[in-house]
Amino acid sequence: MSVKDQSFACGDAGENNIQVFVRIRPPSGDEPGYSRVVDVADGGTQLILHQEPNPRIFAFDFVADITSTQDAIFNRLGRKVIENCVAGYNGTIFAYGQTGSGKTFTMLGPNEDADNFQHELRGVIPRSFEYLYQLIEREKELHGEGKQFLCKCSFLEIYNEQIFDLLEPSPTVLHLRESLKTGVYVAGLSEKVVADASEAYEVLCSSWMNRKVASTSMNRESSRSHAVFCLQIESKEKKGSVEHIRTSQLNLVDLAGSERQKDTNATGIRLKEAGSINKSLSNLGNVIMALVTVSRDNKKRYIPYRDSKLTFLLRDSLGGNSKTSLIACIHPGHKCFGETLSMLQCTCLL
Ligand SMILES: Nc1ncnc2c1ncn2[C@@H]1O[C@H](COP(=O)(O)OP(=O)(O)OP(=O)(O)O)[C@@H](O)[C@H]1O
Repeated sequence: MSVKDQSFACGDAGENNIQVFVRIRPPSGDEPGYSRVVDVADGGTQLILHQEPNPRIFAFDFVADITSTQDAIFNRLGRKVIENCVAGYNGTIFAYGQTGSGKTFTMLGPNEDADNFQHELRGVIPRSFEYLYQLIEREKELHGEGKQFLCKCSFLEIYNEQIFDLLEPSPTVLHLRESLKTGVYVAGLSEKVVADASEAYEVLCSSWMNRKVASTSMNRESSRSHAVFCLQIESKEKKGSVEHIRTSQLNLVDLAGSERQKDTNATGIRLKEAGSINKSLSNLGNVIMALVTVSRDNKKRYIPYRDSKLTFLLRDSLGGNSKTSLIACIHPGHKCFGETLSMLQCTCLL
């Protein structure tokens, strides 16, 4: 993405390994006095935020307006990441935004029902599964018995900087470990082998329900945690007598809502949640910004992965040959102006 002459430009890591998108959700239709404060310009690469005396203009890799379809969003956000994963490199897709801005709609779809898998409104995650297994089938057809794939998934949430298993839910806090062989991993996290896209989707849906149940029983809002679904893709290819094994990881992340503390009047446990979310989101921003700088300037730089559980967990999936897509979801209405401005400013630091 080229940096243009307006106030802010976002995204891009030179070779497009990090891409930043914005999606404007439609208003809900029952919002009294609704007035729209954002517009898309320049063929979808600029977002205009209307304010007095002058509008502010932000540039992104792509801005999807309210009429954008789920299919179009996946094509922009997901295709390259999935193709890269099948080629043996890691990939991560994040959805970011305030509560109700459309993160879950974008990632999962309008509901977390397993029947949604074939629904035209299904989101980035089911579409990623479909495309991934489609590419795997294509590879298998090309190489016959000579190439085999094994996919395993895990699903966890990070709440107040504590990691919980969502596949086999329990109140036990899990810990991050590091090994020379496998890099960063979560000790004791369960995994399931998933043979095809619909199986992966079924696992996701049942675990998503676990997330809701766990949040109710432990008095925490599910939207106040980061949900990280990981698919590990292992391919074995025989070339003569030598077997080549490649492993890559696809991370699909529904980030916790980014509410500004002063807008929520939060106290007690909710204030602690908000502080923890803000810290980890700002750390994610710092990591991505550092990676963009490294890639652009081709210089070594300290990357603060260890400053939060989320970035340390994803350390081996961000940077290098990995592909990362981040989609910032926003509401178009004037009531969300403050939140939208703060989101755009944060995202534009990336
Ligand atoms: N692009 C869209 N088109 C149609 N409806 C949408 C869209 N985006 C969001 N919605 C609807 O808006 C509501 C809130 O969206 P959603 O639950 O995805 O927000 P969220 O950001 O995930 O919120 P939370 O942080 O609370 O989980 C839902 O009813 C969803 O179906």
